[in-house]
Amino acid sequence: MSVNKSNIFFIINPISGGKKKSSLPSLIDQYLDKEKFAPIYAFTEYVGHASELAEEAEKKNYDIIVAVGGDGTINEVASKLVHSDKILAIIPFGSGNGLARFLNIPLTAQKAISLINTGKHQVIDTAELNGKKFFNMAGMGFDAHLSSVFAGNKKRGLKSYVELGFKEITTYKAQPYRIDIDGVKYDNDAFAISIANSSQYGNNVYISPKSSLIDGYLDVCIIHPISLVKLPVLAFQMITAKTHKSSLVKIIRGKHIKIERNAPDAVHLDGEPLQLGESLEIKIVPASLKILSN
Ligand SMILES: Nc1ncnc2c1ncn2[C@@H]1O[C@H](COP(=O)(O)OP(=O)(O)OP(=O)(O)O)[C@@H](O)[C@H]1O
Repeated sequence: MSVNKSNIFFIINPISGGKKKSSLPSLIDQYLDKEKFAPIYAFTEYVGHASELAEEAEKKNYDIIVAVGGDGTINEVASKLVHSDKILAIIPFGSGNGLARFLNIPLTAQKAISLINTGKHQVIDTAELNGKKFFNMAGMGFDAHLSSVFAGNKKRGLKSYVELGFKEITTYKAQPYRIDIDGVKYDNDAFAISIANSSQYGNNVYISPKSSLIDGYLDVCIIHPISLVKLPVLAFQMITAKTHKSSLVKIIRGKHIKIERNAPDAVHLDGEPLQLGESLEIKIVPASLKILSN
């Protein structure tokens, strides 16, 4: 490793977003400022590998660790960098790229690499659900169900995600939840509950338009049970970033959230599905991750 230059480690998910990345090291070679940076690359080979690579890299002499992929890859890498002095950078290559879009990181690899050259970064809040970290969005109900079904789907990418969404939405039933947000109780049937750190799921689909990564709060977005005919209205409100004014969604800000469900079920953390029990506990971890942003 170089002593004069910043050491930078690229962790590349070769399957995220359904896009090939074999030429990425040569693109990085071309656009990264080699006067400032000494790059090293690794391609992930399985689920969880990005997390292992990041854990090793965190202990070494790297200044910046780059997640190349979508929100799932970022989650694996960032989980090992919370409260670290290392800076996380992102080259967005996911299906949705929620966190990268929120941070205004360019979606073209060449421009995202050029942003790394500037070294501009900030310290953002992170969050935990039953002790597992998330950075952009966690959720339960329909969005967790969809992530769970999508994970078993052979095809990646936005098109297959949307196709699957249309198929699943016709049969999904709202669930009852008992919710406690900073000591205030709410009993609600919900189609889905999203816990927002940033404002969007990805693809500029906004569930919580007013969310901030630096306010020390999460936004609990309760999507009320909804009829199929009202779904286009909700979809329009999400695309136009108006859900905070919607009668179809209730958004409550909080730091410590407890949710009880009737049975174990799926949740998602940054779009990656996971089966958990009835009781969920979610906390904000303020100002805990250094991240490169625009
Ligand atoms: N070599 C690999 N083979 C199979 N899966 C992998 C490999 N490397 C990483 N993964 C897994 O790929 C999954 C998807 O990654 P990621 O979320 O970054 O992309 P995406 O789902 O296309 O994008 P987004 O989350 O933005 O919608 C992650 O769960 C990650 O652990």
